[in-house]
Amino acid sequence: MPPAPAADGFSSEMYEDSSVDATARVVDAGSDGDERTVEAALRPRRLSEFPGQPRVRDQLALVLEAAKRRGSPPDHVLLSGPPGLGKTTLAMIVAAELEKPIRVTSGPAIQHAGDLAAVLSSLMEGEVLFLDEIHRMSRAAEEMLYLAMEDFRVDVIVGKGPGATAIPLELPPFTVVGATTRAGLLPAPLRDRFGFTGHLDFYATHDLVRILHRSARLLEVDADEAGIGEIARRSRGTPRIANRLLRRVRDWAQVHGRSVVDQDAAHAALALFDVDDRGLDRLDRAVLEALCRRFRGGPVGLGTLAVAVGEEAETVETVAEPFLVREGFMVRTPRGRAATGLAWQHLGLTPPPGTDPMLTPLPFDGGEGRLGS
Ligand SMILES: Nc1ncnc2c1ncn2[C@@H]1O[C@H](COP(=O)(O)OP(=O)(O)OP(=O)(O)O)[C@@H](O)[C@H]1O
Repeated sequence: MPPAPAADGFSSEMYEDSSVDATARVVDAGSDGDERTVEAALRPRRLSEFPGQPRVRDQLALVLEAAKRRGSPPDHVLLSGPPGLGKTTLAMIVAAELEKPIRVTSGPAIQHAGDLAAVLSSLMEGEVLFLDEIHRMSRAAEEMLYLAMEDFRVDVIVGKGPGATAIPLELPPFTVVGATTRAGLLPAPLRDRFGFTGHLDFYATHDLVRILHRSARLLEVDADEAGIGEIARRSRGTPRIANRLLRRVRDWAQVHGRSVVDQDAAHAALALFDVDDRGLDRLDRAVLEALCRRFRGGPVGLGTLAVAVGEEAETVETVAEPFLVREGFMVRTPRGRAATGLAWQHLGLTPPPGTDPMLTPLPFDGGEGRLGS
């Protein structure tokens, strides 16, 4: 197994990906070790191995191919979408396709313009700079980034107060890949510096099936079609969750002396881990329960809802809400979040009389086709 990249987004480091063997196997199938190491080993390494997100994949393939033919770095790339859909994976793939090294850092790690200047001034020509959680950078760093992205230049400030001088420093051309779960928080001038923006959407069940088959092979887990299908349907359209559930079902099968991850094993393990038949987890259900039981279906403000479930508003907004809205359990109204008829139905509750007739149950087609593009 090649050394697993430590680059999962929270420190500034080099990740030479192009030499990584795409068939890398996770040898220790019996234990997860560090979950992030396992996650990294399961990442596809090339666009051609990346299932799902067909539009973003095709658009990115074109942008990268054109840049390679011109022999110059591509436009800066912004990737947005809920957690676990493959933004980091695609950033690594951009570098691998360009056969360039990637430097990984994140918004929270760049609180001062000087932090960013240090990273920028050490970039090599054509290098990919991956900025995860780019919406969490400080304003001063954002301003430095605009200039660097547009003019490949940073102004290094020497001295303090009235005597301070800005010394311009030329940078070699490079490509920023920014990732965000909250594209709406990016100031327009920063958003405009990205020549290509890809929005990642939840995956269709059949794409998750492909991802799970590949992960099972890499983890050396024997899994049948029904077992994989069950896990895929309950993975909230999210590869990270699919891979995690596969590992939990594998654990269950191993402990219960089953040699194959089948539908039985999937049912038992997912029940144990509180993943219901629509893939809703504890937080999703807590949000719906609070909406229906405490706020009579809403609408209720995000902050109030978050307090009711004991979570940060950002967690509710970026982790639970996109899936619940996408699947028709919840709607966002100008007056706050509201439960739909489907939410009441799913919890086995009856909506109070007078509930907005617009919030009637949506048809459910069994999970296939409601997700993904
Ligand atoms: N298209 C895909 N095919 C196969 N596996 C995938 C795919 N997308 C994501 N994964 C798997 O899901 C895990 C999470 O993906 P990744 O870290 O790229 O998501 P992310 O969008 O960057 O999440 P976050 O916003 O939390 O940083 C990866 O380790 C990878 O194993």
